[in-house]
Amino acid sequence: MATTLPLIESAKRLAAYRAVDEHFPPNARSIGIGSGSTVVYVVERISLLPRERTDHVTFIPTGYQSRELIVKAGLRLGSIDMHTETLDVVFDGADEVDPYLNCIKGGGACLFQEKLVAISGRKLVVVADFRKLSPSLSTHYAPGVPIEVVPLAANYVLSRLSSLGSSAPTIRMGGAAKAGPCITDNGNFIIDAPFPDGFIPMASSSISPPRPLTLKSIVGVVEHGIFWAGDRKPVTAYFGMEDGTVSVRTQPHHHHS
Ligand SMILES: O=C[C@H](O)[C@H](O)[C@H](O)COP(=O)(O)O
Repeated sequence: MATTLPLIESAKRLAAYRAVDEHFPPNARSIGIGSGSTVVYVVERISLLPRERTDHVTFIPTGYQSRELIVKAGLRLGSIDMHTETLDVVFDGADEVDPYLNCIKGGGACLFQEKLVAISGRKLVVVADFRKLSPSLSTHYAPGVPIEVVPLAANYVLSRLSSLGSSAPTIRMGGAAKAGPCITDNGNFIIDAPFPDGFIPMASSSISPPRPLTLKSIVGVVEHGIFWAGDRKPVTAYFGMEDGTVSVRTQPHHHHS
C-alpha cells in the first residue's frame, strides 16, 4: 500500500492540474469548488495562476472543507445562496464515474451542496484517479449510493430502501473522531445504500431514469449521490491514470437545454 499511495496522489494531481489548465476561463467571474481529496489539487493549481486571473473571481464552495480550501488559498469566497449568476465552471471529484459520465458522489458526505452548485454551473469538470472509472454505477464504489436524510426519518428511509432492493443500507457512522452518525454540513445523516449490479440503469445523457426519482420521492430524503449527466450542463472528466497519463472524457452526446 505504501507504494500505491504516491501513485494515486500524483494521478489526482495530474488530473486536477490539467482540468484547471483547460477549463479555467480567461475572464472568469465565478467558479464552483467541490469537495474531497482531489479538489485540493484544483485549488492548489488555481492558487498558482497569476493573480490578475483570479483576483476578480468569486469561488463558491460546496461545504465546510472547500470553503476552507478557498479561504486558505487567499481566493475570494462566495456563497451559493448569495449567488444568482450562472457559474462559469464547477470543478469537483467523484467516487464512481460511468462511461456516460454519470457519477456517484457523497463519499465525503458533501453531495447535497455539490449537487446544488453543479446545477448552478455552465459546465461540470470532474477530477479523479483511475480507480473511479466504472462500467456501471454502484459496482465499483462498495458503500453504494450515499443518500442525505433528515435524521428523524432515517429508520423510515432505511426500510424504504430495503424494499426498493438495496442490500443492507446503513447509516454512516462518524468513525473514530465522532461517536454515533456522521453529520453532514447541513445537519443531516448519510445513508449508504448498496444496490445490486445493474440496478442503476446506465443512462445516456438525455434520460433521467425512474429509480433515482423514486429515491428522491421517499419522505425524509434530502438528496442522493447519483449525479446524472443529463441533469446538468456538459460534463468533462479528467482521470489520472496508472501510467502517468491523463485520460480526458466527454459525454458521448451533448444536449444543450
Ligand atoms: O462528498 C464527497 C464528494 O462527493 C467527493 O467529491 C467525492 O467523495 C470524491 O472525493 P475524493 O476526490 O477524495 O475521492
